[in-house]
Amino acid sequence: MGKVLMIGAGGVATVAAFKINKNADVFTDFMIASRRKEKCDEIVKAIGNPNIKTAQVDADDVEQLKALMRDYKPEMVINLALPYQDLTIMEACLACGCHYLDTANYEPRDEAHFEYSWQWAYKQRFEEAGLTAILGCGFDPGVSGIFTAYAAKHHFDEIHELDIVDCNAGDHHKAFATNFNPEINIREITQKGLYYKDGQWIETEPLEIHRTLTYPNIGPRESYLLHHEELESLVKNYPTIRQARFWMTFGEEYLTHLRVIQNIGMARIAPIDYNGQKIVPLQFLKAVLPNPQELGENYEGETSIGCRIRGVKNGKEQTYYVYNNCKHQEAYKETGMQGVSYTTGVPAMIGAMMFFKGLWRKPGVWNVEDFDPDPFMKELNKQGLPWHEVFGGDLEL
Ligand SMILES: NC(=O)c1ccc[n+]([C@@H]2O[C@H](COP(=O)([O-])OP(=O)(O)OC[C@H]3O[C@@H](n4cnc5c(N)ncnc54)[C@H](O)[C@@H]3O)[C@@H](O)[C@H]2O)c1
Ligand SMILES: N[C@@H](CCCCN[C@@H](CCC(=O)O)C(=O)O)C(=O)O
Repeated sequence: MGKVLMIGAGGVATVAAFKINKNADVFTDFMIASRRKEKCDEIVKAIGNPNIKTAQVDADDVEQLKALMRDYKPEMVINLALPYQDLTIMEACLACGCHYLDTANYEPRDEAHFEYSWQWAYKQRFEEAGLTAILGCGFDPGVSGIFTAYAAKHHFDEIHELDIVDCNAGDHHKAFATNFNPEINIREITQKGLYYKDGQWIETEPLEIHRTLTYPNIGPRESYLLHHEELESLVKNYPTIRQARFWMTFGEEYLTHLRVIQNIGMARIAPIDYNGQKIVPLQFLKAVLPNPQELGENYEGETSIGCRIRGVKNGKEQTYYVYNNCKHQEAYKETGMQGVSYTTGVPAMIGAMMFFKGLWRKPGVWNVEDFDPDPFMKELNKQGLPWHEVFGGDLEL
């Protein structure tokens, strides 16, 4: 039924590969391609299915991507490489008639800045080609948008306030490590904060606003307001929203390391000259930090990500909290990866499954909330990310 090419062979891609392999009734043919073929072969070995094909590709190079797509002829390309490659992969998909899905919006390498405009600009070309592009189908962005769409469809006539809350209460027993690509992660959390209020975007200093929020099965954790890309599409798609914010938990130890990294210039993304060689300090830092793919074995604890929503239903004020908790050890036992990779890779697979089942298929470039959330929500329960709801509770925000 479905021939899929996945690009990238990191932590998120490894989880998606395990899940694609488990859903072989939907994904009949599967190839993994990345910058290093050996990494793809390692995933195939870990899964133990020699029918999965592998290939080498530099996804910064449109011509190489086109050659691979013309040769393998996938129906859909799942982009689990880095946000830098979104546009080259979309270009190649258009040239080769392939549908497209990713989990993070495009970022230029030389500017730590993310917004959807670059990818939304492809809408007309995908429409004219009769191709579907699904943007931001990880957990956040991804499930956070689907939770919001589900709330809007079933529990609210109008959503007024949306708070996306992302807690990782796990302990990997390292002094400092990021849970996904360190370069992308540190660029994200060291940016200025941004939130939406009464039609305006309000900028804050990085991590300036914080609150103690209580997470189910975890307890209170300090949570910091960050800019996160799904806010941009959600306020556009749900115009009744008056306030939209994103919160992420950080421990004291983590923040101390982050402060030192920034103060000594290691978070810089502009190249410096070192002994006649150009190096980017943040890329060098990535090379010495623990590999997020190797954190799983000793990881304890769990993540909790959800949406806290305030609005009205049938003329009455309503609060609603929908969330998933994911245990790092359970993710590790199933896929060899920790919970942050798991919570991203599983939704990427489900998004592709929605496409191949014909449930999320329409020409153009779409965010996940543009599709029916119901079949996706059902699959979350079946594929390892069960969700829970609280009606009428104290949202703390
Ligand atoms: N939406 C979410 O909830 C969410 C959460 C975490 C991560 N993410 C996104 O998931 C993606 C993957 O994250 P990860 O932790 O697996 O990262 P990773 O660094 O472990 O893996 C990235 C993979 O892409 C490959 N790659 C990089 N540049 C390439 C190129 N030019 N050509 C071919 N392959 C290339 C790398 O070799 C690696 O295999 C990132 O885009 C990240 O932003 C999304
Ligand atoms: N889903 C998140 C994943 C990052 C989790 C961030 N929390 C930090 C906190 C670490 C700590 O306080 O020790 C983390 O890296 O897990 C995303 O979209 O970016």
